[in-house]
Amino acid sequence: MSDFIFTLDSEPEDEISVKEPAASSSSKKKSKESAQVVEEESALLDPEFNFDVGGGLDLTWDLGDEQDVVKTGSRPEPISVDDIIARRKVKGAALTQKSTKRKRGEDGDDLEGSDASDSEGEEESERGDESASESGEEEFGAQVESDEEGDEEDVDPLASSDEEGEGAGDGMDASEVEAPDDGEENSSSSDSEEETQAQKDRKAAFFAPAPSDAKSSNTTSFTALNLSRPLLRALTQLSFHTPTPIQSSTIPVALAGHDVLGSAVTGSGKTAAFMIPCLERLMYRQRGGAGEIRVLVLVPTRELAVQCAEVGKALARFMDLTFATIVGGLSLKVQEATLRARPDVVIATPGRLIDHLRNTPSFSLSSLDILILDEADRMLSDGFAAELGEIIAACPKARQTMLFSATMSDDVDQLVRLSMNRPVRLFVDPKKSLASGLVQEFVRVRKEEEREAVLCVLCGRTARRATIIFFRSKKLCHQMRAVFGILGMKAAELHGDLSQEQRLVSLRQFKEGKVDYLLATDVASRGLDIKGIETVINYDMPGQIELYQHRVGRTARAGKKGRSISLVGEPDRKMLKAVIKRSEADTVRHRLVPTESIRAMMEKLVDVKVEVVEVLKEEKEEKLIRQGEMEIKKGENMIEHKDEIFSRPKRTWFMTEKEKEQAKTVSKDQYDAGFSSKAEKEKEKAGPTRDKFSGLSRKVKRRKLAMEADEEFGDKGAVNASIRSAKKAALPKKIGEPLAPTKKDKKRKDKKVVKKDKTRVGKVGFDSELGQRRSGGASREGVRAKKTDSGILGGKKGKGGKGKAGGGGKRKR
Ligand SMILES: Nc1ncnc2c1ncn2[C@@H]1O[C@H](COP(=O)(O)OP(=O)(O)OP(=O)(O)O)[C@@H](O)[C@H]1O
Repeated sequence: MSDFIFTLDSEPEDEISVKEPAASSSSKKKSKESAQVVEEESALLDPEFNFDVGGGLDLTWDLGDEQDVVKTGSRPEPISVDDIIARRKVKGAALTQKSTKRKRGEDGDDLEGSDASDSEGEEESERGDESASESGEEEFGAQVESDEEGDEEDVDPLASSDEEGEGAGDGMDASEVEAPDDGEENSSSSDSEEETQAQKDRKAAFFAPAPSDAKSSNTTSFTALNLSRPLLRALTQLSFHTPTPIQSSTIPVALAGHDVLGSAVTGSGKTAAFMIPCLERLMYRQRGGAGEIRVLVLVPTRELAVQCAEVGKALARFMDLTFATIVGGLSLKVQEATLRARPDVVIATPGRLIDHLRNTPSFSLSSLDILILDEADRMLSDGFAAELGEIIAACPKARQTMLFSATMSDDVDQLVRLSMNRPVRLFVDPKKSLASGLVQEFVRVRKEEEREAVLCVLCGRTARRATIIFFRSKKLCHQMRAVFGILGMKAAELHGDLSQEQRLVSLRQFKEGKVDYLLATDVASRGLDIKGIETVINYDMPGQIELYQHRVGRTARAGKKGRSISLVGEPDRKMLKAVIKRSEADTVRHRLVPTESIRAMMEKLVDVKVEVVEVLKEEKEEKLIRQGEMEIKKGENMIEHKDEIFSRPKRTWFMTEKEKEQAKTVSKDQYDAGFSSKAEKEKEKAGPTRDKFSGLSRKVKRRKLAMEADEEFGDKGAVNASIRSAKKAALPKKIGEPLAPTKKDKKRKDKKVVKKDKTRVGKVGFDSELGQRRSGGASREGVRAKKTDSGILGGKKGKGGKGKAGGGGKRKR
């Protein structure tokens, strides 16, 4: 792994060790250089913007009024893994207690004594049991402690190497870290230069140049952006004093009604950048009469929709605007009622929005003024293509469209289907792909079987709180959640197998610090803005660099510091290289995890895994029971409310369950393809899918089939074989000439010949020339031609022959 970075980490393990990345003169120079190469229209945007770090919006992740309407009917009551673990511990404790008693009884203690000793013993054993029952927690706690202590002691070899590392560190930093050297910079810039002139022209025709006011990044206050008082008040309350570069560039352009394609690093305030101009424009909407839906914000995940709505509501707190969050997993009925009241702003995920477009009478998007796609590159991806197409078709053509993402591409092909009207491209420092406050650490995983242990050691020693851990699959995420539970680490999970209520509860628990870890799949990788996240751990490297940017972008937001730790195994090399290429050298570290700690943890995990299997088994059984109960309840409801249920108008679905399942498989495959695809590997292992007869001639194939049949039927096969050979013998012998054709056949043949010749007439000159050139006179073509020619030239039969004879003759010449 020679391409690994050997920047040794010398930060203490037991405190959050994210220090401000040293703003070395080289990095400053680099960022200045990169500022010079930004696109012309965004050249004046200030990439070095400093946030008012104290400010910001504290999201509650509260469903508010919607909480009681969370759909619970379609899924059984959630089961908590923690409850199962706790229950098993109690059970285990009781069993230990019983066996102790039995043992004592067997030992034949006298009653009194035994009583006394029992009670004592009970207390003791209780204590013992307690410690046994909490052994997971305590042990792990102790392990952490000892790890820490060990750390301090162990530090010696490590620290010395760290020290050495540090000693050499600065020098090493420069020499060993694969910093994007000039060559690479050039190559990456030449990548963009590789754009053909035609592509450049296309872009020039598609995008409008940014108006001059969009370029002024030196807007130091929102007041200078001509916003109305209620908005300014809200901004002040949120402690948003200075607009971020993406905000100061977007707001004037969006207020002027232009379409916008915006991009800036994660955590740079893009939500407010599109929300502020929308709200400002809504201030001047026509009042009175029934309201209209004016703004639609489309986002890829439900959590993001809830978050976006919270930002919108916070900014509009002094305005009389109404919002609706339309996402799956929440009550359809309540959403229908909300939509009937025609809210000003709808924030939705595509699937549920389409459901309402189809099934909620009186809901339409015909009055829409502004359409926004947040995380637009994701929304434009194949997974959402069909849904997006249907939504765009339902929106009026004369609308304003705005697209935002930290990983936005300006690929015109992707954008044309949105029928945007000469959008303005506002990219803040496109060369910078990660937040400046982010330190990226990489841990080498030497053997795959160590991965879990490495994670647990890291969480015990280094990342002890406010940590998001990303996994590539829901199953793995859930399994590790159980491991964390057994080890006594407080964790919540967030992935698609949970109900919407569970997902939001997990987020709230994490945000409120009730749990230290949020174990998540990529459903949490985009857009989520949770204050105070200190560490993001990539249990496995994501398949695409964009996904990496979004994942690690959950920390170091709004000018704050943060750290990412990625576990890198052999297959992740390529991704690691790509990440390093895009990073500034002084933000990259190689973290060492002591081998002894990993080994100890691996031993511990052997027992833990046995317990995990039991816990998951119990969970599954409980799930089945609850599912059964729910089905019974459903059946009862059907009987009781049959008339009402069948009188409801039939809903139409954008996708049937089967289609949904298919789409899910497609996106899963696409997602997996990003990783070193498991499916591909399996396919490779399986080898090419060849029929056992493929490549054989028909004759051989028939013979093989016959032999197989013979084998199968034994003697009967031999009889069949003789029948077959008898039949074959009875066939008329081939004499090289076709049998004398019937009258009908002749007519048909003549017609065919005429037809064939007709098609050739036009090509005659060319064909003959080609034929002559190829054959030099007496050609193969001549041989073939003889048959037809005899029909045509010889004028054996058919009137048409005469007419065509000239053509044929011509060809022969
Ligand atoms: N002008 C501002 N001043 C101070 N803080 C701000 C300002 N604008 C936004 N913020 C804060 O910055 C944080 C990040 O904002 P936001 O979630 O909009 O980022 P983003 O660019 O959309 O990130 P992502 O690409 O991850 O979706 C939020 O906590 C928000 O409250």
